[in-house]
Amino acid sequence: MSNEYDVAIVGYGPSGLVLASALGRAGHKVVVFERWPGLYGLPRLTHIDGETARVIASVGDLDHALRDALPVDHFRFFNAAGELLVELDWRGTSAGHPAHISMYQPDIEEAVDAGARGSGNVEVNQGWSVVGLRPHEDGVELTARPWSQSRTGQWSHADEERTITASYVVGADGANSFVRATLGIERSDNGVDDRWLNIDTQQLRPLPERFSRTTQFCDPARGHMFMPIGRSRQRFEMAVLPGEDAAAYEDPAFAWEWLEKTHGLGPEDLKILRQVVYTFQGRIAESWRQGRVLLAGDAAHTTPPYMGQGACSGMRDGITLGWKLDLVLRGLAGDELLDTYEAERRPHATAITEISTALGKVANTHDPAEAAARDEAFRTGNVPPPPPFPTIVAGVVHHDADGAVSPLAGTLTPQGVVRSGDLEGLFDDVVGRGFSLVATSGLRDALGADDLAFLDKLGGVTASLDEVVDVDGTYAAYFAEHGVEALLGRPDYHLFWAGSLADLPAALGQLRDRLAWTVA
Ligand SMILES: O=C(O)CCc1cccc(O)c1
Repeated sequence: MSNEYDVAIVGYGPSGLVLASALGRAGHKVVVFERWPGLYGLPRLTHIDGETARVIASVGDLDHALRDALPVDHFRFFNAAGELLVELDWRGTSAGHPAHISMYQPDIEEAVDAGARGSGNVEVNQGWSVVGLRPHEDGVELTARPWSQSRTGQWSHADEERTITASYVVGADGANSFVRATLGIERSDNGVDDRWLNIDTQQLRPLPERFSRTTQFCDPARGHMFMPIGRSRQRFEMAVLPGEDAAAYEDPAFAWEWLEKTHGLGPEDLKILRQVVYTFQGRIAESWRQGRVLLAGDAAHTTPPYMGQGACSGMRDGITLGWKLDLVLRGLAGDELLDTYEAERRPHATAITEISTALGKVANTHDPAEAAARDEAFRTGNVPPPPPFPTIVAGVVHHDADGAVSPLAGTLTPQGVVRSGDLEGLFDDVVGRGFSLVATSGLRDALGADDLAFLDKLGGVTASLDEVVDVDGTYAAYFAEHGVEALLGRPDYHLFWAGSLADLPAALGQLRDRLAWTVA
């Protein structure tokens, strides 16, 4: 069967957008079906990390994406008496960008959408809902119908129908994924079921400085929080307690009364953009791939929001699937490479969900006695420190002879400012993107003809620090800190390997094996 498209993506939120742009820019023919008639246009997600900014820069115009963004320093959790319980330190930089960024989601979606459409290879069908999915041995058939709103506000399918075929389908169609349901894939559920009212607002005049700090108030009577949404918008949230009717919380009169009473803010300060009750859940799909169909974003994992990783995890799925599908579609890697997607991404997303769930327990303790015990535990330091942020622990990461993931493999690759010829800027902009091999010096002498041919086919970039100037010393510092001479990064900015130049040929050999490389 010859398929009309290389990849069909169902859903055009953060993960579908990144995947569409990555594949379109790599020259693959992509079709997108998205139920809603346009980009979402409102800020569901408000935070990204430096790694995600680096991902966005690879698939769209980062300046547009972050045109109203703001670095954030801390996320602080206070108890009802105003004592600090938890402080997440969000200072510093990561991957060449501020480590934590408060952003306006529509700016990011516009930037990545323009990147996808600008590739000339992505057909975006908005206002089309997928109603049928039939996997075959060589491809997948998808049927979609226009999805529109009547004058009375009812959404429904038109009778018109369109059926297409694609070599692969990715269901990035949200928590209630049609694709996941059609495949019969169940989700684990860690039992979180907390409802919070989100009030997203536009600032009409500058707000007091405290509102620019992401702050959670863990009052058992009713938790609440505020956080900036970039520079000119502001989110307020409050817990909807078990048994309460959510509808009352979605009434604008309620929001104004609460904003006035709690924060002294009124319609002269703010305009309400969105007021909706959300249910936070920790649910992970039990399988992320069934043959030629894969799941990404909320279709694969939903997490409580307390690490601000909703957009980051979804975009991580998109960029990871992007390079893996690219190699498989180009015939350079075997189809089994796609199995490593779940092997890598599922433990990572699960770890984020577990940490977020633990933070959520601090914010969602409604019983006063439990809250008092919680406060005492924090006061006396009787609380384990939060686990470190996850890395990739399986799949396409270098393993030692004993079968364990090698030191540094699966962590983030650094990004510094470099100069090559007249060009100076972040590594990705100056040297390029894709697999990246960076070495102290003498890189060319360390590589044989086979290695060079492999890197060339892989579409990787190389930088030897005797040729490319390490302007801000990022790479020299990294090599010195870790006692290595070279690093090999993946297109999703996770490290495959770091070590000595002498070990580089063997590391490249292992990369070929782990990619299921098909070229002799
Ligand atoms: O951007 C996100 O993923 C959600 C923002 C967020 C962060 C922390 C708590 C919260 O209720 C929302």
